[in-house]
Amino acid sequence: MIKVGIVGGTGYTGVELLRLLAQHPQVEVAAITSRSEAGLAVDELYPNLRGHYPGLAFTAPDAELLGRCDAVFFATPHGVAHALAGDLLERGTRVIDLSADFRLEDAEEWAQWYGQPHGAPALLEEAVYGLPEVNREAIRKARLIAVPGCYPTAVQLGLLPLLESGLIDIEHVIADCKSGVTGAGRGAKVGSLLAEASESMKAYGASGHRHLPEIRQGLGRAAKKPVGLTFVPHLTPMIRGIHATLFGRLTQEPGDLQALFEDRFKDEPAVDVMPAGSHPETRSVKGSDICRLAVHRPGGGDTVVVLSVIDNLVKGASGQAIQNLNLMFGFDEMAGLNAPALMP
Ligand SMILES: NC(=O)C1=CN([C@@H]2O[C@H](COP(=O)(O)OP(=O)(O)OC[C@H]3O[C@@H](n4cnc5c(N)ncnc54)[C@H](OP(=O)(O)O)[C@@H]3O)[C@@H](O)[C@H]2O)C=CC1
Ligand SMILES: CC(=O)N[C@@H](CCC(=O)OP(=O)(O)O)C(=O)O
Repeated sequence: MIKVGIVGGTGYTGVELLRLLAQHPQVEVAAITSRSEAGLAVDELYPNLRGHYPGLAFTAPDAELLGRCDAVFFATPHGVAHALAGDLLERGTRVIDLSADFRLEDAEEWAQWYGQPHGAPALLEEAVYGLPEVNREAIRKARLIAVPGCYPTAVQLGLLPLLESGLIDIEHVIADCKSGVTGAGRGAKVGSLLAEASESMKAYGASGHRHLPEIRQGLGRAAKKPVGLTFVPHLTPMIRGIHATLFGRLTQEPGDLQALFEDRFKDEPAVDVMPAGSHPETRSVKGSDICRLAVHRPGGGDTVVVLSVIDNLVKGASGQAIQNLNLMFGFDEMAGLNAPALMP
C-alpha cells in the first residue's frame, strides 16, 4: 500500500482522482488540499464519495504533509506545480502533474504560450511526458511526470501509427477536436453556463491554442521531424468527452491501415482499435480510461481520417495520471482503471 496526496482536490480532475482511486487496491489517499474548502470532509462536497473516504478532509497545501506521501498528484492550474514540485522531490516524494507545467521541453516556449515565466526550468530535463503508449519505460523510472493534456492525448494516439510509419505528409496534418465543458474546469466561467454552452457549439483558439505546441512536440517526436499541424478545438454541449477527427494525406500506398492500427496498439491496455468502418462515440468511453480509435480511407482516396475518442477527465487527465502512478510503483498498469464506460 502506498500513500498519495492530491493538490487541488476540489476541481474536476481532483474529484475524478478520488473516484478512481477508491477502487485502487494498493493506494491510500493520505492528504488532499483545497485552499477554499480547508476543513470540509471530501464526502460533504462530493456525496458520490460517501463511505469511501471516512475521515478524509481538505487541508491547505502544506509541503511537509504532502512530503510524507510516496507520490503527489497536482490537479491544479498552471504554475502551482512549478512552485512545489522541487521541494517534494527533495523530500523523496514522486510528483505526477496533471497541469501543463512540465509538458513542453522548452521553458521559453512555455512562457510564450502560458503568459508567465517558467517557474522551474531546472526540473524540465528530468520530467517525463506521461503518455504510456510512447514512454512506458521512462515512466517506470521517473520521479516527475507531466501528464499529457486532454486534446494532446486524443490527437497523438490517433496519429501515432501514421507518423511512426511515415505514411502521411507531415507538413499538413489536421486535428478537428470537440470537447465537453468539464475540460474548462470547475471554476465559474460565463462560457460554461448552461444557457451559454447548451444547444450550441463553437470553435475557439483557432488561431493558436496552448495545446498546439504540446501536440506538435509529441507528433514531431513520433515522426522524428517537425510536423505542420492545424488544430482547432470546439466546445460542445456535453459534460465529458473529447472527439478528435484527424486528417492526414497519404504520400504512398499504405497497405492495410486497419492492420497497421491494430498492430501498433495490440499490447496497449488503454487503446481500443475498433473494427473497420466504426464511428466511436464519446459516450462509449465515458468514465473509462480507454481511447477508442477508428481509421477510415474515404472513397479509397489519398486522405486518411482517424476518429479518436476519450473521456477528458479519465484518459485525458486523472485516469492517465493513475496509469503513470501504476507504472512508477510497479503495479498492474490498469489497477483502479478497469471499469467499463457508462452507457448510455
Ligand atoms: N478538466 C480537464 O478535462 C483537464 C484538466 N487538466 C488540467 O488539470 C489541472 C486541474 O484541472 P481541473 O480539475 O479542471 O481544474 P479546476 O479549476 O476544476 O480545479 C483546480 C483545483 O486547484 C486548486 N487550486 C487553484 N489554485 C491553486 C493554488 N494556487 N494552489 C493550490 N491549489 C490551487 C483549486 O482549489 P482551491 O482554489 O480551493 O485551492 C481546485 O481544487 C489544470 O491544470 C487543467 O488544465 C488536464 C487535462 C484535462
Ligand atoms: C473545454 C476547455 O476549455 N478545454 C481546455 C483544455 C482542457 C485542459 O484541461 O487543458 P490541459 O490539458 O492543458 O490542462 C482549454 O481549451 O483550455
